[in-house]
Amino acid sequence: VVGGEVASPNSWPWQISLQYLSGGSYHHTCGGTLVRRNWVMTAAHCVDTSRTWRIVLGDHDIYNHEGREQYMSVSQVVIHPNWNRNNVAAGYDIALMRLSSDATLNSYVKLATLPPSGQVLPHNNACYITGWGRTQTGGSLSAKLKQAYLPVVAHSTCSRSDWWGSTVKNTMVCAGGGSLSGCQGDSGGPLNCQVSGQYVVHGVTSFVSSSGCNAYQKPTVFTRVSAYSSWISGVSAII
Ligand SMILES: C[C@H](NC(=O)[C@H](CCCC[NH3+])NC(=O)C(F)(F)F)C(=O)Nc1ccc(C(F)(F)F)cc1
Repeated sequence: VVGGEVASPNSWPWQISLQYLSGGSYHHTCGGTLVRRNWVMTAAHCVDTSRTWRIVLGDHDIYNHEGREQYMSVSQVVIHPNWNRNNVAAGYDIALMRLSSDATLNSYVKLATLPPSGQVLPHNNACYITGWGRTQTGGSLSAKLKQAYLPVVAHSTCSRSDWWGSTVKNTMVCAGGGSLSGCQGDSGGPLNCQVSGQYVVHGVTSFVSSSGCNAYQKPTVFTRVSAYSSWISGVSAII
């Protein structure tokens, strides 16, 4: 997250850290959202390589054990069938990860609220991006969870030729576009939007400009969760 501020600990209790095992220790690579007690939603581009994963719930400082963390292993990775890693612009940058056991829900770990199918938020709707991603283009990860205010940018604006043009699809949400943005390491995490006084996860952090995280008129682009409601329900059905 470029700009914004360190979040109050556990104030986004559905935010998870997706980590992979390398050289005997785990490393943060992406964010994610707890959507069922045993299902986490993330970006397909985070998990389209075969690795040993762990998911950390209730985290704040990813480099220090603070006692509220739950460390979960992953039993299944379900990537959207239409995801093409060579074409992030096509969309479908969404995946679900089944946890080997149920999360314990408490004040530090809660399920996210997802939007109704098809809901598209209006221009300037208040949203926050959260994550442990780089704090500057080419910078390092943030030790502590950050948040930044990224209002929705309507598709009509975001798809202008001097903005993202045809790279952005209607199955995506644009947000920000000024000096605040997501950045590498925020991928897969939530776009938390205020709807009727409640935070609803409307986006999965997907991409930023390759010329810089907070590039001018290149808002952060998210997979639009409400475009994938039936896929999410179908995969994560209680059955
Ligand atoms: C460096 C930058 N990285 C990203 O945007 C990566 C996802 C990359 C997926 C494709 N390998 N995502 C992020 O950094 C995120 F944290 F913002 F989500 C990037 O590659 N951006 C980018 C690449 C291609 C396209 C386009 F679709 F136009 F081909 C748009 C943006």
